[in-house]
Amino acid sequence: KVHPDDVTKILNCGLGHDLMPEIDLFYFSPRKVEESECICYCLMMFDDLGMVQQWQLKKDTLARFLLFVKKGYRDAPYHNWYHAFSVFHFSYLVIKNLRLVEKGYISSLEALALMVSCLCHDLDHRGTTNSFQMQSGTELASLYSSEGSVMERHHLAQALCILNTDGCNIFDGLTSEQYSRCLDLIRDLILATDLAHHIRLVQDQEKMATEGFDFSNNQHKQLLLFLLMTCSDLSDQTKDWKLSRTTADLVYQEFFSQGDLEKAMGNAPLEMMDREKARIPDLQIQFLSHIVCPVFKILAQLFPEADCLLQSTLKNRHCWEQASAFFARRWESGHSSLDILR
Ligand SMILES: COc1ccc(Cl)c(-c2nnc3c(C)nc4ccc(C(=O)NCC(C)C)cc4n23)c1
Ligand SMILES: [Mg+2]
Ligand SMILES: [Zn+2]
Repeated sequence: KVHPDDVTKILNCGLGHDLMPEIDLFYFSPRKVEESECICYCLMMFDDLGMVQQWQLKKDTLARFLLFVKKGYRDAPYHNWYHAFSVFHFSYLVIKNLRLVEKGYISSLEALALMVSCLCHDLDHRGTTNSFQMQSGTELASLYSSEGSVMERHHLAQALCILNTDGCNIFDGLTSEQYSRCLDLIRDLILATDLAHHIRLVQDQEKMATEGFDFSNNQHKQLLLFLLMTCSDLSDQTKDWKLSRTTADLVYQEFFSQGDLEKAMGNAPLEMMDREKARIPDLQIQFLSHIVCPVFKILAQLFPEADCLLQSTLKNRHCWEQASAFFARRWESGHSSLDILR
């Protein structure tokens, strides 16, 4: 599936190529990077954080691994390679800008596992939810439904499969102890991207932020790693309004397609999946209020330099409130299309 000359092409762009200016700033949108250059940027971000050197990552192995990961994503409207690349880029941003390793919040092995987990966290996503897998009895549900987090277990399985592919084991420079620690981390971090898992933990994360991070408390260190995964997964909401709105559009394309499927199967979809009933601005105000802003509030409490991220999510919520008020007026007068947001 990946040809040797694909690998050499990547290596020619190599690490010497300097990063796009501003790629290490919070407001940079990774979706601006040309698709053909993404993998090269992944290589450079690993190198920029000193990981290639520290973990003896072989460039051709890393290039081959990245090509397999990129090919491992389907072209779903939202859950595609660009989502994975964006989530990866955000993990690079927080590691670099919050100086997480230098300040001792996470180890350099945890930083490596975090970035690799972000890249792999939605591998082979079909644009449908865990509950859709269970309700329609997909093959993934039959494989994983007994343990829950059906999609996340599949993403993890896909990641391990790539790591076990010839010439793709980027961790072969690690000691066996580091290797097993790294795989345990990747397992926990990918499973932590199930929002249901996050919702179970968020109160503990809030408590950790108000009490203050305890560097000797391993539970705090684990809660922080999970928080960083969720922040990365939601990072489009920390960018400008245009990107945040476009992302919502793509997410609802997936949700509404699932809703259409559920109707065709005779199951009533959730309102947020039903293109006849969903009111996107109101749904986004709820999603930002209940999930996104609280997560970046916790991050900003732990890292004051991350306050700009919280402010962006609050600004995007405000934009949805404006949109909602506008639509309320239009709905009253009988219009109902989103095209004003174009
Ligand atoms: C962090 O993990 C995930 C997993 C899957 C998705 Cl799609 C997202 C995600 N990424 N961007 C969005 C946007 C813009 N809107 C969303 C609206 C609702 C939901 C949702 O899952 N609601 C039900 C739940 C709260 C019980 C997710 C949304 N979302 C994040
Ligand atoms: Mg996911
Ligand atoms: Zn994701």
